[in-house]
Amino acid sequence: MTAPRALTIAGSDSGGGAGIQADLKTFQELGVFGMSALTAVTAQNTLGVTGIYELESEAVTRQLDAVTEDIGIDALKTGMIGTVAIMETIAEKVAQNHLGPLVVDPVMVAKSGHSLLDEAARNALVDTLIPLATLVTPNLPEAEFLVGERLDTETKQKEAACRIREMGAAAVVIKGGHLDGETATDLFYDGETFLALSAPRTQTPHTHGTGCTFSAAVTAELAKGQPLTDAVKTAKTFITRAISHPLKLGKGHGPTNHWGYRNHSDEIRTWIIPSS
Ligand SMILES: Nc1ncnc2c1ncn2[C@@H]1O[C@H](COP(=O)(O)OP(=O)(O)O)[C@@H](O)[C@H]1O
Ligand SMILES: Cc1ncc(COP(=O)(O)OP(=O)(O)O)c(N)n1
Repeated sequence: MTAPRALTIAGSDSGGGAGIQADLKTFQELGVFGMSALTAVTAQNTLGVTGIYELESEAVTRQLDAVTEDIGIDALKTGMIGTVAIMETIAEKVAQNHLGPLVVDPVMVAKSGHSLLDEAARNALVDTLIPLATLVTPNLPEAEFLVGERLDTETKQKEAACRIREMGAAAVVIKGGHLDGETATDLFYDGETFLALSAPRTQTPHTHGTGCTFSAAVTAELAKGQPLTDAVKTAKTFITRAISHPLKLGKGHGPTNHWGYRNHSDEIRTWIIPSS
């Protein structure tokens, strides 16, 4: 028996809701063998981040070599990458070993408001990892940072999706979790089709790790060989069920429920926005 293999390159969240922990739980739930290359250790819970300890880039190189040389990788994702040195190391290894498909989640700030990478690393994303990405998954503030303007209309979001593709990514999803309204709608663009991934918005404080979980679910489906649009739709269903059946852990912004996908069967509405 064999299994699809997925790698997450990300930071550790001691609270278990985001980062490496969220990614590995998601891989497991979607039937994929999960591997990890740690970039940083965070002391974190549902109330916030109390410490960040970056690893040496050499430690990341060794982890990537260990996994690549022996087990192999069917798909991989990046999450929190705090320093330019680590970002450059990852980009070099991905290019050198032709690793992919690659999902880049350009993690910048935790929902608790703590910055998870320095200013130089934010800027380096555009030169290093985004050009290698099969899919980039910024939330709205991250997309605004990448294009350098407010994205307060659908037209501006579509223009931003085009510009992020022009940075070298094959496709982009601008996630709409930070917007208000009855639905949580994400905008997908692959250079041909705009797809609006829409689901009922759950009124809950327990949304810690939603972005990590979504990008990990896309990665898991890509590891199984699913086409990108199918992978993104499954990921939307996965995260919607994980949010809508909360575990209610901790005193602040609790984690999502990774068992939600297999334990519930809620329908998720998706529709296509015609490209203009
Ligand atoms: N309250 C919510 N109800 C339903 N879906 C949500 C909610 N909050 C976020 N999502 C969805 O979770 C995914 C992650 O989005 P987002 O929270 O914007 O990412 P991040 O964690 O990177 O800030 C997206 O598919 C988004 O639409
Ligand atoms: C270690 C670590 N990595 C990433 C994040 C951010 O995760 P995200 O899914 O964007 O969720 P929120 O933090 O925004 O709830 C993190 N917090 N820690």
